[in-house]
Amino acid sequence: MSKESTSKTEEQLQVGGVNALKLAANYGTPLIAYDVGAIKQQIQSFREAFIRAGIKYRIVYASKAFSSLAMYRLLANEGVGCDVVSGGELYAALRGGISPAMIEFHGNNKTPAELAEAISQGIGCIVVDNFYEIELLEKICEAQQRTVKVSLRVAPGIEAETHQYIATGQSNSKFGFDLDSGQAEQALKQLLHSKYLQVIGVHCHIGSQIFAIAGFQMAAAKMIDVLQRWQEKYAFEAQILNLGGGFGIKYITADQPLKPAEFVSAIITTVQQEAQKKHLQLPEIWIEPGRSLVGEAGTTLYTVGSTKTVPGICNFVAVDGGMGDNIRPALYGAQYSAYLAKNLQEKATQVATIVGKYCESGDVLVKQQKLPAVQAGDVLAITSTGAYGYSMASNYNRNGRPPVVFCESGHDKLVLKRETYADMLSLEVD
Ligand SMILES: Cc1ncc(COP(=O)(O)O)c(C=O)c1O
Ligand SMILES: N[C@@H](CCCC[NH3+])C(=O)O
Repeated sequence: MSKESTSKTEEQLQVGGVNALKLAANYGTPLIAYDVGAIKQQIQSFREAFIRAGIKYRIVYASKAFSSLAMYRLLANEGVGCDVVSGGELYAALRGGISPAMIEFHGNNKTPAELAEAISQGIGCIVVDNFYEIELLEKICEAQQRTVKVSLRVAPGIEAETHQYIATGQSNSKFGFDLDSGQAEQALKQLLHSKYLQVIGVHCHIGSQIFAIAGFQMAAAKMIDVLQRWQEKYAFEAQILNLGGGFGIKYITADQPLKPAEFVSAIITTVQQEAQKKHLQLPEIWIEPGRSLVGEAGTTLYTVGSTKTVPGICNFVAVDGGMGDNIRPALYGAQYSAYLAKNLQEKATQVATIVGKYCESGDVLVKQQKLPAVQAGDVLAITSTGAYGYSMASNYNRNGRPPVVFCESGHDKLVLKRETYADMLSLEVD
């Protein structure tokens, strides 16, 4: 359990200083509660690492981890930018008050309409992913008679130690221009000749939920090397080196991730040393954390319903949510920890598998965890659900998506309403 986002000092679970039982009673369950102070603390800790190193930087939050108007407003107030990967995220980010100049647009198949909208809104940077997109951008800019800043997404040929579905740095990734085969260089040449596309830098992102620092350092060293070569060969002076996100967080006790500042400090050291060796003027360093800003800050509260014991085999505890609000266990075999909100000190008396209410046997939130005796009506909390939970939620089985509350200094505020039956029918054509 994250110390920052939930408090264990009290007997009953607190989120951002608000009692979890009170939240469950006021808003119903399932409910996702964020500790806003914990998000701000993570941002600050990234910031301090850069400030200590004395280099120019930008923190760009990866919206896909959790996006809501309240979240974008928080980022805007903190002076943090964001990356978007769809027209929908772009629309929400702008509505949430993020200045267009602070937005980056990612994706391996951005549509012409999405790109046209981004350009007309004066987006800060488009991270160009493939040759088709270069052509599209040229046409759109010509039609709008505007120029746009772009950076070049490179697949640096690095296999990150993570689940294969969320590794993105290897040469056979669907994202970005492969570095080792020379495709990235070919793309750069094209961009340098463009009338409308102003290439401001390069980008790489090797994957997500990564604990090992070595992959980040290898990627950083490779990027510095390529910048130095491209500077010599093409007089290309990158203003920005974007090293992506991917910093792993703690879901279960066995997870021992570095702190954000430790990740960033180690990467910065590599970047500085490599740049010095190669006599390269260090560009501004951008990072794109998603999970590490919001993951541990989020806790999902559920109410226990049925329980089932198969003698000698297993104990099931069923809750009122499941794979609709958290697809990660089913999709990646992701592990989480559950707590009995009314008494964190109560002794475990059983090993239970916490399942959801969806019509799928794979709808398992936590497998085989020690748990106190629970009964119908108890509130169970699953921690570290702040990233890729709500943002990947569905209304499968016509269960509505849960509401989201922001909690800070003992106060709670509803930021996303529960999806109602009527909401779920709102797109139907009768
Ligand atoms: C391009 C890009 N940047 C940033 C992120 C954020 O990653 P994370 O949430 O692991 O920090 C992702 C997601 O993996 C991504 O694809
Ligand atoms: N959705 C993934 C991470 C996002 C990957 C985006 N490139 C997860 O829950 O871990």
